[in-house]
Amino acid sequence: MDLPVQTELCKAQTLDELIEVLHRLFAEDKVSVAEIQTLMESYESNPEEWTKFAQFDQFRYTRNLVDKGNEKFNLMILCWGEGHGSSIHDHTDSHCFMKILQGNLKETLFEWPGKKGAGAMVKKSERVLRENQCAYINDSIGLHRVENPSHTETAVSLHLYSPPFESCHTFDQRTGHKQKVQMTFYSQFGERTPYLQFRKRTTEKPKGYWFLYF
Ligand SMILES: N[C@@H](CS(=O)O)C(=O)O
Ligand SMILES: [Fe+2]
Repeated sequence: MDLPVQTELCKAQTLDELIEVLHRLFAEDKVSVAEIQTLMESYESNPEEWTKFAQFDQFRYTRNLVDKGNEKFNLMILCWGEGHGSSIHDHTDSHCFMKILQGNLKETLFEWPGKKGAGAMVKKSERVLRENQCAYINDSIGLHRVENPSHTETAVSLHLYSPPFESCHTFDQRTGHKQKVQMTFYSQFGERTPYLQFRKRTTEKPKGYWFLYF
């Protein structure tokens, strides 16, 4: 008898199918981190399916909202120009899945800084994530910084955060000092976020620049 294997249940052929299965899994009381990771890894990136969400900025990486996951998760596409990267940051007690859709991204893990004035942050590890790989992080694993190490190729990644969050902390690598920052979307559902709405976030919080750029 041919029994379907577990991984067979967790395959997504297209981005739409991936979103559909994610909705189904997140509708349950319990969600398995391993299952979500396997599912996201199973989707073989097809640019035709996600290019409408992939809007780049000349100077920094962009966050483009794809799906609000019935308020259980946010799914977004991040576009990294050559050499673009994030500051060291946390994930506000959420689960974070990061799948590479195009190019490579370098992820550097850091330990949480100790008490105030503890000095330079401790680097735990680094790795390069390649097309179709899916990484996972949460605050108990540590902090991270993500960079497109290439100076000739762009990179695109698909991020799922559960529960969704709108602010996080960035950390100064030399001092360990943290700062709260608001996060915003460059585009939502393929439409550029209206300028005023986008700007408002950046000017309301002069201290915490609106996102995680160097
Ligand atoms: N967590 C970051 C992206 S990354 O550098 O992991 C964000 O949501 O913008
Ligand atoms: Fe992150």
